[in-house]
Amino acid sequence: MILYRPILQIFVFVFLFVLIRVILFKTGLIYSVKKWWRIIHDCFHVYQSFKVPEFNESMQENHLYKKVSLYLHSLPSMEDSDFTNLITGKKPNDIVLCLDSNQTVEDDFLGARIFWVNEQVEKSESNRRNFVLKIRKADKRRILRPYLQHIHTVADEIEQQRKRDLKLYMNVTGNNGRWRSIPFTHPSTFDTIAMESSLKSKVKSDLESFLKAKQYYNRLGRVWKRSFLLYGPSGTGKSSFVAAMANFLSYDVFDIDLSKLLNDSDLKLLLLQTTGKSIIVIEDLDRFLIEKSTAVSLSGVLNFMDGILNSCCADERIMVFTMNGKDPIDPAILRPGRVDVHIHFPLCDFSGFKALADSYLGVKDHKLFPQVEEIFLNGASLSPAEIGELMIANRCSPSRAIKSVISALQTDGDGRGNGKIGRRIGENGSRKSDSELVEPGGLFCNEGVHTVKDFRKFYGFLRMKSNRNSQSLDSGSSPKQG
Ligand SMILES: Nc1ncnc2c1ncn2[C@@H]1O[C@H](COP(=O)(O)OP(=O)(O)OP(=O)(O)O)[C@@H](O)[C@H]1O
Ligand SMILES: [Mg+2]
Repeated sequence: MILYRPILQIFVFVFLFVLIRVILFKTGLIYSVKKWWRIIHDCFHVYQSFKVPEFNESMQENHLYKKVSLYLHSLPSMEDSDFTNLITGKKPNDIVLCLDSNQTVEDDFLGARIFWVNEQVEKSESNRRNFVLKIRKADKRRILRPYLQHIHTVADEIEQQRKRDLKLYMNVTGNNGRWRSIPFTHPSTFDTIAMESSLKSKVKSDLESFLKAKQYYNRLGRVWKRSFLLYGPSGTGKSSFVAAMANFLSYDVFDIDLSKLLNDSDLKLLLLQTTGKSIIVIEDLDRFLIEKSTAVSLSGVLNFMDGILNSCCADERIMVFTMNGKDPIDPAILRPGRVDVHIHFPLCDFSGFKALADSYLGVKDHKLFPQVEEIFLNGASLSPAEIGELMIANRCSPSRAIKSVISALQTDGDGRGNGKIGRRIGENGSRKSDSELVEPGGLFCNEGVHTVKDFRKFYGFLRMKSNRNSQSLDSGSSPKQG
C-alpha cells in the first residue's frame, strides 16, 4: 500500500540510486562495469590491428617503435591501467611507469578509442617486441594518419625535453668531492662531426648494443660499463665527440677534473655520487699521468677504470678518456677491459676537409678542391678546429675561405699530417698573452681571420675563456664546451 504513494516511490528510487552509486564508486566496481560495458559494446564493432615491430626484416631499428614507446609512456591512461610496472627513473628520486609485457593501454584521439598492446614474443633465443595498435575500422580512415602524426609530434617534443634536461656535472675544489651541475646544452651531434661515416655508425651501434646487454654483462659477472679512449691531436673533435655521445644517448655528463681532487677517496666519493645513464669523462688523462699533476694515485685511477667502484650501481655507465697521444702511456692502463674501444682522432685529410666545407660553407664541390687535395697528398694537414675556424671567419665567401685554408696548409700545416711538425696549439706559453689581443668580433666576414696564425690566437682566446668559465662555475657560468 505504501509503495503506491508517489512521494515515497520517488524517495525510495533516489535512495536506491544514491546507494548503488556509492557502492559502485567506493568499491571501484564502476571500473568493472565500464569494462563489461565496453566488451559488450566492442562486440558490435570490427577492429583493425597495426603492428609496430622493434626491428625491420633486416634487423635494423624501427624508429617508429621508439617514438610509440615514448608516446605511450607519457599517456595519463598508463596510470589507470589494471597493471603496470614502477621503476626508478634517471634521477634517484624519480619513479616512472613502464609498460609490462602484453599490457594494454587505452588512448583517445578525436573522439575515437584506440588500444595499444605491448606485445612480447619469445621466439627460441630472441625476444621480439612489438606494439600493436587496435583501432575501429569505422574510425580508421578518419583518424589513423593524423593520429600517427600526433605520435611523431609528441615523441619529438618529449625527446627535445629530455635533451633540454641533460646536465653537465663538474667537480669543484674544496667541496668534499661533490658535484656541481649546470644544464648541458652542447649542440654537437654525430651529424655535425666530420669523421669517417663508417666509424660513426660503428660507434652508434656499439653504444646501442651495449645498452641492450645488461643481462649479458650480468651473466658474465662483469660490471655493466663500456670505456672509450678518444685520442688525437688538439682540436680534432674529441670533446665534441663526447658531447655528441651524450646527446645521442640522452645521458648526463660527469666531467672529472683530476687536478681538483685531493686524494683517492675524493675520486671514490665522486664516483659513488654519479647517477646511472651517464657518461663519466676524464679529459687529458695522459697529461695527468705524465705530469703527475693530480693528487690521485695511479691505483686510484686504475680502480676507477676497472669499474670496481661502480660495481655498486646496477645502471649502465659509459666512461670516456681523452688523450693527445697514447704512446707515452703505460700499456697496462689501456689494456682491454680497462679501455674497450680506442678511437683515433686524426688531423684533417682531404675527405675531412670536404666534410667541413659541406657543413661550414655549404659547399659540396669547388674548383679549388683539386688544389686542396694535392696539398693534402703532399702531407700537409691542420686540425679540424683550425680549418673550421678559418671557414667560419670567411663563411660569406667560400672561395676566400678555401683560399685561406690553402695558404694555412701551405705555411703552417706543411708536414703536420706526416707528424713532422705536430705542435699542439696551446703548448706555447706565450699563447695566452697573444690571444688576449684578438677581438672575437673581428672574426666575422670581411674582416675575417685569414691565416692560421690569426686563428690560433683566437683559438687560444677561446680556450682561455673556457678555462675561466669552468673556474667560475660556482657563480653559474656557462658549461665548459669543446
Ligand atoms: N671532426 C670535427 N668535425 C667538426 N668540427 C670539429 C671537429 N674537430 C674539431 N671540431 C671543431 O673544433 C672545435 C674544437 O674541437 P674539440 O674541443 O672537440 O677538440 P679536442 O680534440 O677536444 O681538442 P683538445 O685536445 O684541445 O681538447 C670545436 O668547436 C669543434 O666544433
Ligand atoms: Mg677537448
